[in-house]
Amino acid sequence: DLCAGDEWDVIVIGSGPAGIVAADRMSEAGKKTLLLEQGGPSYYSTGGRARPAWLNGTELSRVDVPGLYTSIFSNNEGDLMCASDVVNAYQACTVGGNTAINAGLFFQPPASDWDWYCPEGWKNKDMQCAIEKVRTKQPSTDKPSQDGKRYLQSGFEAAKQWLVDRAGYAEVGLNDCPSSHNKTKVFGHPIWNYEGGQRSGPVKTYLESALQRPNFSFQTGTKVLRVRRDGDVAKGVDVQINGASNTSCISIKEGGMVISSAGALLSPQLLMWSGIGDPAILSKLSANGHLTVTSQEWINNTGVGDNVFDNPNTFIELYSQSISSYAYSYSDPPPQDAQLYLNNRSGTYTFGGQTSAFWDFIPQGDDRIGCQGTIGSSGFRDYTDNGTITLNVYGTSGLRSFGRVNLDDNGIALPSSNFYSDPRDATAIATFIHNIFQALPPTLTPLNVDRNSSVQELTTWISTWSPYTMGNVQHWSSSCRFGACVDTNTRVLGMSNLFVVDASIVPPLTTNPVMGIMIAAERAVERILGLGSSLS
Ligand SMILES: Cc1cc2nc3c(=O)[nH]c(=O)nc-3n(C[C@H](O)[C@H](O)[C@H](O)COP(=O)(O)OP(=O)(O)OC[C@H]3O[C@@H](n4cnc5c(N)ncnc54)[C@H](O)[C@@H]3O)c2cc1C
Repeated sequence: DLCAGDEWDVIVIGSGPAGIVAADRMSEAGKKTLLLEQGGPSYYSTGGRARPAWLNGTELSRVDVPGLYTSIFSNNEGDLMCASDVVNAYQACTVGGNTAINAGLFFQPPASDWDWYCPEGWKNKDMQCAIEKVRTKQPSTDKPSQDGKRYLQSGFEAAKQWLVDRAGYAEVGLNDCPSSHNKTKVFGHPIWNYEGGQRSGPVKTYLESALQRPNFSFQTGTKVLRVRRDGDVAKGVDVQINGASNTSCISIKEGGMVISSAGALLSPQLLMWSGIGDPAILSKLSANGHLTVTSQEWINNTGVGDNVFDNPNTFIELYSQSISSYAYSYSDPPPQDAQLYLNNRSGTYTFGGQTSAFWDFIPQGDDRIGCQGTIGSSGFRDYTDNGTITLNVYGTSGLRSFGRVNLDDNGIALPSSNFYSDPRDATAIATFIHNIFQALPPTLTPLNVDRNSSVQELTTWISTWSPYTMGNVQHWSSSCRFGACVDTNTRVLGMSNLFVVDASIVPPLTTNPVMGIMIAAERAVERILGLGSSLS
């Protein structure tokens, strides 16, 4: 029953953005650090070779080319997505986690996200160092094309005329000061964590620096089944390597630690499989034969998996004669666009298709609800004629409808989102849409909803399921919250040396989550290192 092999100071589970940041900083601090990832390669630099033929002969995999973002929804060449026996949601299981397949949108959360929704030690003033570290280490750009031109701007111009000229939004650099601190009525070009016309992100920055260090090791194809523990002390992890049926164990040193960075769905699952969670769920898991620890050894932590959040999404299809739509192709891009990309890292394939983004807050009593709009380059479903673009409207910070990370009979995470279970959420988002519709120019026509709809009609529309409404965007977060599941050092309640550092600990953010998750991971490492030797 003993764990064999190397003894580590820190084992980090999961190479998503949070796990990579945590592992890099832990190794930088001199800790002997092991990063484990269940998936395989993604970017070309990690060994990823899946790609369409037009990339043959280059040092690019499909992951490196930003314009191939939308093709992930129709084509899983390279097995980047998690299999259905891993998680019941659309998530990536590969080096980089979801940052290897996402759109790369990289927006700094406003100061209010920390000040309003985070505990002491995590307020905006406390986050400044962490923010600066991420901004310094992770490049980003609002002008991804290497020829310095902006592409697909007809949709941007139409949106600007609408939102800036008519609705009173300020056109800003969205991560500049002060718009990085306050996302009230701001509009601008999207910002992505791309570099040199290619996808960047933590795999290209933090992971690269970690890999330079002799005290860091990275192992892919290694799935952690459970954290091994003796009471409240984590001792190591049980792993399954490359799908083999036998398991082995990797141990940590006395005084070492385990950090779960498996993401907002899989960190709760992993904790539950380790006998930490709501006793009702653990009983079911045990009855189905998935628990190796007896009920006497369970740790009662009802915050595990509770109050998970995803942004409710609404697609509004908009048409204008002045707009040229653009749909991306995986295997067959227009030849001139492929050439522009291959020869100059320029043109439409240097970005994921978003042409603008904007935010506002809708007041509700003492609180306020963040709302985001992101405009893409083409129509969707029944509305794909030229001239059509899609506006994604998300509800963000301050929303009050949460779900739960449940486990199915196989013990696999099955999240519920419970959109609009608090009716104020739907009212806020409908008000946001109503406000901007008041300023719609006659030249821009919503196709799937009446521009003259009342707030009540919009509320009903967004909260009735259709292919355009009640959508998940897979920005899962908030499933292991401060105070309920972890303490303010991100340590699992009831454990001495087990931490959760990923989207699970982050509250619903005003912005797309990755930049906020990386900032939170930086802050978490500062807090964990601050604990010194008081771990065990
Ligand atoms: C289609 C899509 C588009 C998105 N677009 C954007 C965007 O443009 N901008 C943005 O900010 N956000 C976007 N997101 C969301 C964002 O990518 C995620 O919120 C973020 O990556 C979560 O980070 P994380 O570190 O919590 O974990 P994840 O990125 O989920 O990574 C977790 C990693 O842990 C591994 N893992 C899990 N369990 C185990 C285990 N037991 N053993 C070993 N390894 C394990 C997984 O395989 C995975 O690689 C998008 C998400 C999706 C799905």
